[in-house]
Amino acid sequence: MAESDTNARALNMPPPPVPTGPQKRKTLVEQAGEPIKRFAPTQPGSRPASAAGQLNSKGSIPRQASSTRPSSHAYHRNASNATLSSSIGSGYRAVSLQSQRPQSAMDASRTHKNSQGIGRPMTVFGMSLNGPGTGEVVGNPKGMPPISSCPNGNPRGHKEMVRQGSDESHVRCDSCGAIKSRAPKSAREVSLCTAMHGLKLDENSMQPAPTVAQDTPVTPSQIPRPVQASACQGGRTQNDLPRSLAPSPSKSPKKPPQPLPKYLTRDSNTEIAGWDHDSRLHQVESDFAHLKGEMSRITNERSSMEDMIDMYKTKIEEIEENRKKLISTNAVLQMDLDAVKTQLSTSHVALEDSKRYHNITIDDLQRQHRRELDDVQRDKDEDVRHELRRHQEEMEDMRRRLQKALEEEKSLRQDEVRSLTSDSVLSQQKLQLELDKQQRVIQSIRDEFQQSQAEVTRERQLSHVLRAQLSEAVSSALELETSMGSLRAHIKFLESDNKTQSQAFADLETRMQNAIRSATEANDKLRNEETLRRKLHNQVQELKGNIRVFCRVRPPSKIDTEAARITYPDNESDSREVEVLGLPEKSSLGTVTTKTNSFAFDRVFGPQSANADVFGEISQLVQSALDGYNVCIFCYGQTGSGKTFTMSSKDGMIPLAVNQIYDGAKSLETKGWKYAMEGSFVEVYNENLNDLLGKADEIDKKKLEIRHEMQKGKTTITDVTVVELDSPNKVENMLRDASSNRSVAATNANERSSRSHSVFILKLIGENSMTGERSEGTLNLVDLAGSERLSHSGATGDRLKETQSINKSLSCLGDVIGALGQGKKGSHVPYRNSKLTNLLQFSLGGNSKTLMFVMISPLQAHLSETLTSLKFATKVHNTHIGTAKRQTKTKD
Ligand SMILES: Nc1ncnc2c1ncn2[C@@H]1O[C@H](COP(=O)(O)OP(=O)(O)OP(=O)(O)O)[C@@H](O)[C@H]1O
Repeated sequence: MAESDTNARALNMPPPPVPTGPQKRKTLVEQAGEPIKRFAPTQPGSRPASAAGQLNSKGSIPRQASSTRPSSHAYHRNASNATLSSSIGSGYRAVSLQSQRPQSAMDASRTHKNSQGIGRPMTVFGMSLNGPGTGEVVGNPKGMPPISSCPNGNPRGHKEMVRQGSDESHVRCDSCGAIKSRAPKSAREVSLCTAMHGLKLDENSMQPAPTVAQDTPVTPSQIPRPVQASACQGGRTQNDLPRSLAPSPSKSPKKPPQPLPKYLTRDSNTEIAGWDHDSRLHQVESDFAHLKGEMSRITNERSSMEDMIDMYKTKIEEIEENRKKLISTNAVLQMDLDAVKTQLSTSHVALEDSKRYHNITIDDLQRQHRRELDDVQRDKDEDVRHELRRHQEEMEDMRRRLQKALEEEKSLRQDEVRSLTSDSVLSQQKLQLELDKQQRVIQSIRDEFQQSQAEVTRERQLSHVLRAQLSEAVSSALELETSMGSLRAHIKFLESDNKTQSQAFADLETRMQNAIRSATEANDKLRNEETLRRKLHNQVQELKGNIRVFCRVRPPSKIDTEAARITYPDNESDSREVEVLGLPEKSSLGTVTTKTNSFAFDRVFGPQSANADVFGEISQLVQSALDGYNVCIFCYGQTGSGKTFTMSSKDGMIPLAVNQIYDGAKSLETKGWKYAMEGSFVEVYNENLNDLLGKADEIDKKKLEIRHEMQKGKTTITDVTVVELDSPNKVENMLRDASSNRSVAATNANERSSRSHSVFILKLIGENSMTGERSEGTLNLVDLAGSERLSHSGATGDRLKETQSINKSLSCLGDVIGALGQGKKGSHVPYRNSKLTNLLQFSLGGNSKTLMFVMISPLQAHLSETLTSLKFATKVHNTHIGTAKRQTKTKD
């Protein structure tokens, strides 16, 4: 402004136009009176709102202060603003005055001073007050007008300070009405501020104050000249006015003229004309006080601004803090978001996995379903195939059987045809021989004929020679011709005999057919006769009784001592009675009598009888077994009575029975029967069942169980060794093995065989392919344990146990036979009371034929046991068991 004014004066140009209206430039005083609102929050993107910056942008006076004062304050503010702008954000650009204007030397010096810690900012007034050598000189250097402190632009500041009160310490500006403290002239040592309190502004007494300090020597140019009221406002040109009184450039020239103040009177003009140092001093002091107040206000403002800055800093820090918090929150949220995203992706993956798993499961289930369907289909196909195969096999089997039957029939027919053919061939051969013989005869006749012809020829030749002999030769020829005729007739006869032979062949064929027919009829008759035979045989056996008792007395051995007196009353080949002389008995009268015990059985065999004789009687029962009946033959008697000899010796019942069965089976083959034979050998020892054909060391360890099939009437033994008896030799081996096992199991072979029951079981299964009949019979050959009574044996310990079990089983056998003898249908038969009767359930009674051998020892020492055995056998013999049923089946 100073430069522009100077330039304006130098060029005699009017001052630059000043914006009017709302853009009116304000003075410092005006600005000091304004409330602190310069630091109102700026709009985003606006320029930094520094006071100086704002003023400069408007081109107002503060440019002078701001331009001449490199204010540290401004610098701080700019710095603060810069910090703020940098903190708040882009677009808020701090503007420094130094960046706007190059630094002058004076600025530099001031800056230097400020940099040296001088707190008070350099001002225009500071320059004046602190001028070199002047000390208290007040005024404008180089005639610069004083800066008005009046906000209304009064060129002399507050025009007149009216004294108020007695102390006159306060003055009031007649233009703006501001009351200022004013120091009294006489008390200069008192601070101007204190003096200002005594001043009083009075509008009426306001006089134009001198603007020159009292102590300052007044130059003519500095003495204000009296001005007219009009000139004060507009009657005087600017050039006429001293610079100090020149109107403020801030004042608009277009401003309407102000009314003249009252003080423009003659008196006041006189006062103005004189330079009032005191008033001037007061004026300066008041300005100084005003400036000081302004300074303090600015300082306060600065401090408040600094507070605000601090507050803003705090706010910025808070914002920074919030920002950091927000950043951290944002980071946390971002992490949460990432976690959520991760969870989401995990969930998505899990969902995808679950979906995939479900799809896989569905696929698996479908696959499994398909597989099961395939399996079912396959099973179905397999079943169908199996059924087809079974049908095919059945058909094949049937076809085979038919083929076999056909082939058998064919072979039979072929045999018959062959025999017939051989017969016919023989007859043919005979005929051929005869024919050859005849042919030889013919040949000889022919030879004779040829010889005769030769002789005829010779005779003819001779006839030529011998005419005489012609007649003889003719007659001879006739004879020869006659014989030739006869020969020809013979040949013709022979030729006709061939036809006879053919006829004979035909007759033979007819006879052969007749023979075949008659053979077939004979076979049929034979089969019928076989069936009839079986029926009759069974009827005979039934008539003989389904339970029969044979008695056999063994011969005494060399070592045997006294023999019992056993007699056979009938003494015939077919003996049935036996008498045993009992022990002597003493009667009450003292007489000793000996009773003869007579016994009658189905057959009695004396000591001379051999096993073969015995078997001759039982072979009919064996035949019954072959015919399909259950047969039980057991030997009963005391130890050493010959039971084992009768049953298991080389010519005993078992081998003989098997041999007979082989022979019978073979003879029955011609009648269409085919048999399979299975043998097993067990023993009942101490009520346990042992396998005599198994391993010797298992004989007392292997547990055999008896199983009954009540519907079929069959008994089977679990885990028992079964030998297929397809040859007679196998029976011998089997008996040898059984005997060997028995001897291993016993401490003494005789003892063991005496203390256990042995049962040979022979199953006979026959099938007749011609009639379709099927028979299943069982032959049980039982060698019972010794029947001696417990009281007589005197056994103890194991022997006692053995004897008890033997007696029990024999007693049970008697009970069973007794129950069967009662013949009550449906009555209980105690088969299960002992192992032996349980095993022989289907071979004792009802559906079976039973034969008991009662074996008798010939010794007197065994007489008591002999009598007991005979009595038991008599009981059995008196038992009548119901009719046996044959187990035959007809093939479907
Ligand atoms: N009919 C007989 N002819 C010749 N000897 C016989 C006859 N019966 C038995 N013996 C002989 O008598 C003896 C005893 O016979 P065996 O062993 O058969 O009696 P057991 O009743 O079976 O005795 P255990 O009950 O102890 O087995 C044997 O030596 C045997 O050879």
